[in-house]
Amino acid sequence: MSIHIQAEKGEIAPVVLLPGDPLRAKFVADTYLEEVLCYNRVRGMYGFTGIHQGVRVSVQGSGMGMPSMAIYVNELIQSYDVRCIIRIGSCGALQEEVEVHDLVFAMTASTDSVMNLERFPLGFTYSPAPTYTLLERAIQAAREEQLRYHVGSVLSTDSFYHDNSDLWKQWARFGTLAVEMETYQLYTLAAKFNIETLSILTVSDSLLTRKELNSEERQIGLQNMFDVVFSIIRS
Ligand SMILES: Nc1nc(Cl)c2ncn([C@@H]3O[C@H](CO)[C@@H](O)[C@H]3O)c2n1
Repeated sequence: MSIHIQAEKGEIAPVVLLPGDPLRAKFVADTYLEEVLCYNRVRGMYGFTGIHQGVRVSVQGSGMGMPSMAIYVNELIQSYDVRCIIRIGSCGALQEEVEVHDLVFAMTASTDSVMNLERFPLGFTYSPAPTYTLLERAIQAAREEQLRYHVGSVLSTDSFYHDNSDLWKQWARFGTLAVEMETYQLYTLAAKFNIETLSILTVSDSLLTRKELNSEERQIGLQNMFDVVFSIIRS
């Protein structure tokens, strides 16, 4: 047991898929896993372990934002010996060529969060990166399935609502593909504990066109992301 996860040691697989939404974790478990064990219900942040085509994998909600996600990532790694965490999330497009329904594989992340200031003093900007082999396998899967995907940097922000609604334009000017709220800290913690990681994101909205997926479209639109992540799991 850890403070926020009620699982017994051994109930969580070495590979964990991490959506922000715990109901998406339930959807993934119901749809892709067999012999499913629900190992966590604390605070409604469901966690499940099951078998996908012979491979044991877990899927766990992280909540929205880096503080919440960091609680679960720290406990998954330190209390349950998790060795690979793949974020399966959503993001908002910041570039014209990044369209709703597309996939984004985060090659790095920028942030406006102060969480890393206790690790790296002001002026020391840490640039986190995913595990190259996972990124390579995600790109290969997307190419094989002829999916629209983009590889580049994302912005992990602490705020969904900003007073300055044009703030994102500066990040876009420097090539940031999309905005979300977890990747920067996930990659930092994966590097700290030397585990594998990757963020695979579905574009759910665009800050340029203001187009956004409704909740039903989000569910359907996530299929491509699930296809890619389970292709990685099987490989
Ligand atoms: N700031 C922000 N902005 C936009 Cl346009 C987003 N589109 C999806 N997300 C993700 O979805 C949740 C917010 O709806 C967060 O977990 C975040 O990672 C977004 N987060």
